[in-house]
Amino acid sequence: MDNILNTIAKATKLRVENAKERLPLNRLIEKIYESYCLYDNSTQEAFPFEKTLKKPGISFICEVKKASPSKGIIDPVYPFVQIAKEYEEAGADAVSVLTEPEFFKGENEHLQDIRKNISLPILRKDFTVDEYQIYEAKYLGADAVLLICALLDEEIIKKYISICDKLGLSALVEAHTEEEIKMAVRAGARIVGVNNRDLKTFRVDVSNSIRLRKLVPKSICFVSESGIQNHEDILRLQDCGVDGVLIGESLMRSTNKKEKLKSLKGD
Ligand SMILES: O=P(O)(O)OC[C@@H](O)[C@@H](O)c1c[nH]c2ccccc12
Repeated sequence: MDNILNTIAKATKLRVENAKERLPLNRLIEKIYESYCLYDNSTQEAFPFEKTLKKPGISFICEVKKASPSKGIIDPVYPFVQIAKEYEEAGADAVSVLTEPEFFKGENEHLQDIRKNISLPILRKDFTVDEYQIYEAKYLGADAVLLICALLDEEIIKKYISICDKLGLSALVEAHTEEEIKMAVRAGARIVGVNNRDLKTFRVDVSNSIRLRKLVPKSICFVSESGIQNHEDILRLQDCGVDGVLIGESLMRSTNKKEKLKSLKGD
């Protein structure tokens, strides 16, 4: 039980309890109603994140991330708004923003600021352990949240997806093993992400998504996450029918993100 994922989950629970004390869920919901006219599921504006993944070809989800538990600080300067704008200009299809403060050095305000400056769909990268975080994501302006199977059980995932549906948010349900994939599918996930990084050991292996792709019906969007370095990786993933890729570090470490995205796409 004593792996990094559980350590982060524990810290997150504490953080959420504090957030609830400052702003209880009922008040957070009121604030969402004040700033949004909540989506009717039939309107076209809802779920832009999954719409982007359904487009033909691979969608590129580019991640804005200052640090990670496996790599430490990746970008000490971290001009997060500028990075997100650069991704948009470079032709990204969606942006992922880390908001976890302790291990990834993110902030909720990073997402809010980025939202004001780009029009691409935004995935809020946090460790969802409480439904409060889903409402928080909506309030911050996100279009999608991350649900990590290793932290949740099937019934909870189902419940969280229904909250997402109500809010017009997409849920990227992250799995790492065959068992977790089956659980995500049973829970009704419309987007399944396979993390090529084992969050318990940090080992990265892109063939993990290739192996698990076959277990997910084609009607469900499939995203390959982590450790994607170059166009060869993309070609391998394209061959097995991946709908989207989530790329962080290799873009974050490039001084010219536009060129890096171009080369990843093979343009
Ligand atoms: O930086 P990378 O190796 O390209 O990975 C990006 C993204 O997949 C990774 O940050 C990630 C995938 N799943 C997560 C869950 C929590 C935090 C982070 C992640």
